[in-house]
Amino acid sequence: MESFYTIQGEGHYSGRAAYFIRTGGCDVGCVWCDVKESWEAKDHPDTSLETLLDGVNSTPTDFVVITGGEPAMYPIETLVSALQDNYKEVAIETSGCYPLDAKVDWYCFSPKKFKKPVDEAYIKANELKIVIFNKNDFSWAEEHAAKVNDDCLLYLQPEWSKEAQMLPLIIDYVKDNPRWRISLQTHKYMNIP
Ligand SMILES: C[S@@+](CC[C@H](N)C(=O)[O-])C[C@H]1O[C@@H](n2cnc3c(N)ncnc32)[C@H](O)[C@@H]1O
Ligand SMILES: Nc1nc2[nH]cc(C(=O)O)c2c(=O)[nH]1
Ligand code: SF4
Ligand SMILES: [Mg+2]
Repeated sequence: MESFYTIQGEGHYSGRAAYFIRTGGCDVGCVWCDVKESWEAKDHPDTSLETLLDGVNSTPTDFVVITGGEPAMYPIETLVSALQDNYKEVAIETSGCYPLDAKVDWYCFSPKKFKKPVDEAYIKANELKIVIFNKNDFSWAEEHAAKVNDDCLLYLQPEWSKEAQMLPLIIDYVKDNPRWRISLQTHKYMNIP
């Protein structure tokens, strides 16, 4: 769908310069999705591997984030291997609803109520990032945290339109449950992509 050079805004690598590759197509249907224009794959023409590699290699970063849409809907092994052959560390942002065919360096798993994740997402997750839309989402977050590996990092991220209401609850929750950390969508504060 698009590729751009920016700063990773969310989660563990927040603040790190990153080249983003966003795939078109997603069938998860999150009501609050902040990139709904990605949903229809056919709205987004293909981009060649060569064009993507040229884009990445025109920047000085060693870090690429593959997101979407839902990037795990597609075979991305060729892309991921090519990036790694070019000495890039590759992270994925995924709902975990599809098995992933590639070996990424960082798997950020953000499960959704709208579609059940596959079991392998819990095994692969380096980072579990739960979007908090209402107060029931804390217990829902714990259900997922119980299923990931012990070394998986746990993040609570306020849904953007509910941030004013949810952030105070998230702050209290993290103070009471310090295994969790806060993730904010910092790129939205910085007005960058
Ligand atoms: C747009 S999604 C694309 C990748 C993948 N489909 C997924 O959901 O993980 C990228 C990240 O943005 C988060 N996100 C999407 N809309 C959001 C919103 N309105 N507020 C906060 N986070 C949001 C998702 O949970 C996910 O962690
Ligand atoms: N700067 C920036 N950081 C991000 N982290 C995750 C994003 C995503 O849409 O997957 C995202 C994004 O869209 N922009
Ligand atoms: S899974 Fe990701 S891209 Fe798909 S609707 Fe949900 S937030 Fe949007
Ligand atoms: Mg985004």
